[in-house]
Amino acid sequence: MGSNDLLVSEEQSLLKSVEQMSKEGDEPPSAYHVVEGLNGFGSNKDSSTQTPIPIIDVSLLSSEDELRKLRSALSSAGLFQAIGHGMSVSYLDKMREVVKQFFALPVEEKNKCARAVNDHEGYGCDTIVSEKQVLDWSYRMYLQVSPEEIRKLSVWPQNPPEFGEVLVEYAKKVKSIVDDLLRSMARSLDLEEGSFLDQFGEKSTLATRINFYPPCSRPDLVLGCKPHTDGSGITVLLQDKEVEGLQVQIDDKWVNVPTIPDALFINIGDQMQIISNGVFKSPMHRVVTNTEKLRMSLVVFNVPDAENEIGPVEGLINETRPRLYRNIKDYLMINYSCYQEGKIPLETIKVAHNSA
Ligand SMILES: O=C(O)CCC(=O)C(=O)O
Ligand SMILES: [Fe+2]
Repeated sequence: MGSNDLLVSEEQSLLKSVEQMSKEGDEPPSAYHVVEGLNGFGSNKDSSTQTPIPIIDVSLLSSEDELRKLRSALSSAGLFQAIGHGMSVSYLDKMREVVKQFFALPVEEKNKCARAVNDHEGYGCDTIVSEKQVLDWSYRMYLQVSPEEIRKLSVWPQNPPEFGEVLVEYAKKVKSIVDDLLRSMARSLDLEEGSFLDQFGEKSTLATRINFYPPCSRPDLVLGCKPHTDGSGITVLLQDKEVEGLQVQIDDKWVNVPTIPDALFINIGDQMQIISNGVFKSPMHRVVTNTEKLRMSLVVFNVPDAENEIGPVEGLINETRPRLYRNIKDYLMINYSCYQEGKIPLETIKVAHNSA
């Protein structure tokens, strides 16, 4: 804990924490002001609530109708709200509650789980990699949950005492939903059931990110989370029960994602876009801030085993749809270095085709 404290104070001397600024009603410093067209990642277009977000009952995916809906949702917007997933509202409420208990602890207590300056895992704000970076108005907890041997237990909360156990159990349930979904996704494209799941592998990882977005005095200038696509295979998001904030880009417009208390919001990540040869889309999304209410979200990323080579499945490569991406390993590493260099990671692994 001693050395973590040192690292925390090093970063905080550069920056007053978002939590502190929010509490004191500070005007966000310019490092938090969004720049149009950041990293080539879209701009601040008007939000629109006109476009409905597809809702899919995942317990019905053995029916052709629901399967068609799934294929259509994932190959257009790349996302949907999942109901019928088997987790009750009271269970989801319990998850939200446990997570909130940790975040409600005093800063000194949370900082016992602080991430090291050059590490992603643990509690804290954005990792600062460049002076030009625009910072997110959030604080969060990032933990690798599975496989068990990759857990960095030194940054796992001891308080509330059940935190770890509850998070692991939740991640397991999410994985079983994702596995079923990956099978259905393959079937929806007339592929062998295991076509996608096999690329994730037995040792696919589950990482969780718990985001807290405190009230912000300038929602017009500051985002809770900058526009990005996920580097995962599949992302499963449990939203705040009341406070909205997530927006997804559909047909070049930002669309609000409503909160549905018993739904999980599921989106395609870049790696699934690669594996599906671009058939399924990894959507751009962001989180807006508000002046009144704190918002939380609990995200589970399911990521193919970094040792597995992943690439477009053969059945989705043909004359009209040539191979879009080359095979790669450890996409998260590529994603991270592109982020530092301001490049779009998917662009860097595209296969060039001569149109001659
Ligand atoms: O908080 C949210 O709703 C989205 C968070 C997110 O996109 C992420 O953590 O990757
Ligand atoms: Fe995301």
